[in-house]
Amino acid sequence: MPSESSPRVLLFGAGSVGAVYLWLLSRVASTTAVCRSNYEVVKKDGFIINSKTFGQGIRCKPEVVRNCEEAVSRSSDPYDYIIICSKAIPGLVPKLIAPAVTPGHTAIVLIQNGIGIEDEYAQAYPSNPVISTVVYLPVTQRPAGVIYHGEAEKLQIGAYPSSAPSQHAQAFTELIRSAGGCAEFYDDVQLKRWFKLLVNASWNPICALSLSKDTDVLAASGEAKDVLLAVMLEIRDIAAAYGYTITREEADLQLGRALARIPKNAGIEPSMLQDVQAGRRIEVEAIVGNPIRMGKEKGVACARLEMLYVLAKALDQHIGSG
Ligand SMILES: NC(=O)C1=CN([C@@H]2O[C@H](COP(=O)(O)OP(=O)(O)OC[C@H]3O[C@@H](n4cnc5c(N)ncnc54)[C@H](OP(=O)(O)O)[C@@H]3O)[C@@H](O)[C@H]2O)C=CC1
Ligand SMILES: CC(C)(CO)C(=O)C(=O)O
Repeated sequence: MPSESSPRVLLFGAGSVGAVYLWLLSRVASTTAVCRSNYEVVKKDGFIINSKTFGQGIRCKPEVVRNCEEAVSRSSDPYDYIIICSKAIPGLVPKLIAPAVTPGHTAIVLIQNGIGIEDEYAQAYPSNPVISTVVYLPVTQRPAGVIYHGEAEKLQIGAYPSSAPSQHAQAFTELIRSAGGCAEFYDDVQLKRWFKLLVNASWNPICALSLSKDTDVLAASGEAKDVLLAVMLEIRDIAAAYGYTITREEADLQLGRALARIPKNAGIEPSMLQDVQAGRRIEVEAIVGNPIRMGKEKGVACARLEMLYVLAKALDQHIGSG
């Protein structure tokens, strides 16, 4: 149970990933959640988490606020951590969290997919630690407040930039472990980001554009498997240009995970597909645009990723204009 001296944690982005970490952290920290569309439901009944990992029907009734201004109005004590679990859409969140970020104190933790997403926080808050994390957590929220979580839960954690002092990232790793979560600390977590991007830059836009689960994409045509692998290898090549080595075998392994699920009919709906289905903007820049721009800077060919970017960007604009 958290005590007076427990860390104070504010969650920004209380969606499916955020709800699971909010519940875990509520065991060891004083937690508050900024909720938007699910505010009324979560304030009244809290979250219900049905998890293949942690158990069914878990109830989590957090302190709920509408925004960061309201969060700080409740106490003059600073937040030790602000955890960002909104979608990684650039340009918005650093300003919105400003009231809750105490200069030189609050650690900003990003639990989000993508590459090149940390810099806007480091620029906006140069005296605050930025903690970058890669998350493996297949999870959905349907309807509001009800979370379904599958079989994996892992956070890979490091300081941003990797040359920054690491004590805050190490302390956050310990905090997640003490809450019962799986957390790994890395001196340079960017390699892990690139490795996860193999999956996200390929599967997320392809499933979102085809409105299909990953296994359905693979089963639909003989060409799909090779195309998916080719997209992953473009990400591998861009990562290599930045000094991060991912082997061909590792790319095969990532693709193999989806192939192995075909006979079990256990397809995954990546978060970008869920976003399109719910009419939400998609993380096209964090997941596809940023790696392409980084690839171009180093002269790496990425024609398949460019095609996905053009299509996913147009889809995102279409959703945004609706
Ligand atoms: N879902 C998954 O299986 C996985 C997701 N990820 C990554 O984790 C991150 C979080 O994803 P996920 O949990 O699925 O996302 P969700 O869309 O489920 O949750 C995002 C939450 O952020 C809230 N939010 C966004 N903008 C604001 C704002 N201005 N003020 C207040 N709240 C806001 C949304 O509120 P509202 O409902 O009002 O829009 C929503 O509750 C993403 O980077 C994703 O790629 C990584 C691994 C797996
Ligand atoms: C890999 C996957 C599908 C689940 O962890 C994911 O990262 C996402 O849905 O964006």
